[in-house]
Amino acid sequence: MSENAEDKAVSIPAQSDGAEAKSSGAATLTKDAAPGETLLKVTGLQKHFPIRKGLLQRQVGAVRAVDGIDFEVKSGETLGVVGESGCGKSTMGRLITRLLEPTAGTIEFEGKDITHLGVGGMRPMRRDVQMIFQDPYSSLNPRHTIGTIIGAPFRLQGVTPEGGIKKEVQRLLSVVGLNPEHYNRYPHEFSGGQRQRIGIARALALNPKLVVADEPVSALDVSIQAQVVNLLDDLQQELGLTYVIIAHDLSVVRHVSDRIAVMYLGKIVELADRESLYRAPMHPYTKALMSAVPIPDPKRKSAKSERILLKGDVPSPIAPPSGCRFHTRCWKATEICRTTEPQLLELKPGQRVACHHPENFEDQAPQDTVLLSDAKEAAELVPDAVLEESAETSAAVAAEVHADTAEPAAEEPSEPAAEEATEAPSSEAAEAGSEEAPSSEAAEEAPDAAEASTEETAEDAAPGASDASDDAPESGGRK
Ligand SMILES: Nc1ncnc2c1ncn2[C@@H]1O[C@H](COP(=O)(O)OP(=O)(O)OP(=O)(O)O)[C@@H](O)[C@H]1O
Repeated sequence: MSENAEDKAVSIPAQSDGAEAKSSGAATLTKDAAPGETLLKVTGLQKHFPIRKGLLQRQVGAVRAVDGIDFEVKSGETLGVVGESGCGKSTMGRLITRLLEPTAGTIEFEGKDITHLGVGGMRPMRRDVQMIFQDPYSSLNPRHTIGTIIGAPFRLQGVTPEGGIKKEVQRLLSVVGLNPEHYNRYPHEFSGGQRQRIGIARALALNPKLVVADEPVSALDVSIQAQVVNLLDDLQQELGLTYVIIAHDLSVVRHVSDRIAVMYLGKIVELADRESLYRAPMHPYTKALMSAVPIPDPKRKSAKSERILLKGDVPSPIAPPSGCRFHTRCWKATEICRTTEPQLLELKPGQRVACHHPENFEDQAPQDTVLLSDAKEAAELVPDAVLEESAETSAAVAAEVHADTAEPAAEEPSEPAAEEATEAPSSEAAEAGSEEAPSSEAAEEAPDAAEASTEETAEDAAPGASDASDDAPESGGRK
């Protein structure tokens, strides 16, 4: 994490608050976690989305998006969560922010069980837990000014900041590096990076303790990614925030995370502090993810055997493979992997892994030596050309993330509209649109969650991907 936060005049004053008084009878959090204490504890967390068919809408199966995960987040730390698309990262993020109702398991925030709190019970807690969404194009309502968007949390919570909402919104704009005079402008007048700053300002409005950022920079150009990551980093240091940052690969989270959880098909397969994970990844899947985004390190560059490209897609979470879920794509898989699910065990201090045949550690099932027939076909070496391209991106982010020379956002280079438009894949826009309006199944199953989502975010969310695609900035440059 960068150390240049001291220069920045970032501070959020205590709020004068009417919300807690109003919500008598609702859960009120009184205990503040000191740095290093457990802020969030998740145990056996599951989310199974029902699959219904026929006129009677009978349940015929379930998408096991999150299928029994345990982890803790300590106050003041950044937990990175990585894994390929579809492995349940976003669902996990929405569960811990209680935008979705869990199927099983518990979520404790500051020692309080919040697993099944309803909308009323969650209201005071919503101040403490905020989410930053992936797509800055569709997560802001194009019909609202940014003043309205960033001020919405105050109105929803009935909070009146000192000096009024407008003054506080303008202060938040300058905190995230935007011009406070742009209070009355609309989202389409801003570039992607600027819009993500608006999303961050909205998330910070109520002075949260935990911020869950779901792929906060993946829709942005690489150079802008580093600026937004730096901003999150500086804000964390100034405001003592705790982050859960979700990403599909390690290129961004590895620079900002204290610990990293690697997810595969609804499970955490490895959870370790950053240093241990990079020095000696233990799960073959972690190793594959790391080699997909090579570290610009000459020692590793020459090690061809480290360059692993997994074949095939993540299997369906409707019917995940037996035993170890990764066994169908693992080059080390043996019979025990097919039949017996490995538990997430702390094999080294601070490093938990769920694998029978871990890397960089003694074999947990040494008697089982015969590879499954698919194992030899499971992965291949990555051609050097692909690696080089990937290393360039990775190096560019690395160079900027740690550069103390991070320019103030007002100097952020222009982002041409055309470039911006191509950076936001339509599927992401569609997802972000549906984010605020979960599928009818999900909404049916978790009315509280759907309502909560609506309450907090839909007001300022674009109705869908089509709106987002209309949002090409009129002028890509900063206003
Ligand atoms: N509302 C829903 N109804 C049914 N299935 C869902 C719903 N939301 C997510 N899923 C499914 O759950 C699985 C996990 O999805 P999730 O979005 O959490 O994964 P992810 O790792 O965040 O992937 P991505 O990076 O693509 O968002 C996927 O198979 C997805 O199709």
